[in-house]
Amino acid sequence: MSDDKHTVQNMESVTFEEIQQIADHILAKVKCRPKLGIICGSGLGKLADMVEDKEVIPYNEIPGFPVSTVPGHAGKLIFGTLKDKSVVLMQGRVHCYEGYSPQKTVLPVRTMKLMGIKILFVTNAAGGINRNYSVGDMMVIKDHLNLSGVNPLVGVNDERFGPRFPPMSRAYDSELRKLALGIAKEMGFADFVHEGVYSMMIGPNFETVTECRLLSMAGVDATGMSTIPEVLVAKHCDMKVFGMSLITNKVIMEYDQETTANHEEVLETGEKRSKYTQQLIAELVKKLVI
Ligand SMILES: O=P(O)(O)O[C@@H]1C[C@H](O)[C@@H](CO)O1
Ligand code: HPA
Repeated sequence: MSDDKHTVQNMESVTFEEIQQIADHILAKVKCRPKLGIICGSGLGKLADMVEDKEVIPYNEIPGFPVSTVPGHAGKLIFGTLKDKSVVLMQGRVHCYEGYSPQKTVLPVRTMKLMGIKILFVTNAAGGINRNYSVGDMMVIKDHLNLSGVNPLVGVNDERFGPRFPPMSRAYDSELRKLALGIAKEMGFADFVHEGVYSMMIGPNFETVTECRLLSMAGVDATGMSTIPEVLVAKHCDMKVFGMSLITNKVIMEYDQETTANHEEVLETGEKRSKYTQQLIAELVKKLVI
């Protein structure tokens, strides 16, 4: 009886062996052997322009790899050198709201782990809940609130990835956060780089006014529709994590407000402000000890 339940619950899960196969397939195609992985959120994929000696694999050429379906997510795996460090960059991610199971959504992160990645940078576009944040600001993530209703760690646990009950109280590495905030100061970005709490709802709709007010009361500074599943599995398999949000819009906090959140504004802000995110990430990579 309980076996049947497990089968149903894990129908869309992906085994360690399947992920190993995907990792081996990718490594057979590239020369680069990075220890740092970077996931680029909505409109943040231009970081790829700074990568040298690129080796590019589109997601749809990797058997079993989930393919991005959302504008602003190119869907390419980019290996190369950033500030003299070997990196693999995901130019675009997939989200649970696209219809992928939580386990499939995080397959790229587990694939990175089996390719030898030790440190993961996650970036995203997010709506500003904190009223002191302006559109175009950046936020170093210090913690998260998972309101998505999904967790890729649900199901049979494979100890080869990590333990059944991983702690999540220090998910976002404190040294990397300090380093990033110090770099922001040095670069003259201090006025628009904050440190705060990110939350995720599953989407794809933008939040209601009441939801945003609740997030504000809960101490959330910025909200989005991604990142948390990736961080959960990255920590589960013992990666160091650094997270950064670009505040692409202010969330709607007033019931009678006529303007609404929209993906076009998210991409437009990405277009205008992602250069600062790129510069900060590049400087952080430069100073990173791997
Ligand atoms: O992939 P991220 O989290 O950067 O994308 C955000 C959340 C939605 O996918 C989209 C909404 O505009 O941007
Ligand atoms: N809400 C959720 N996700 C987002 C937002 C938002 O306001 N902006 C960018 N991604």
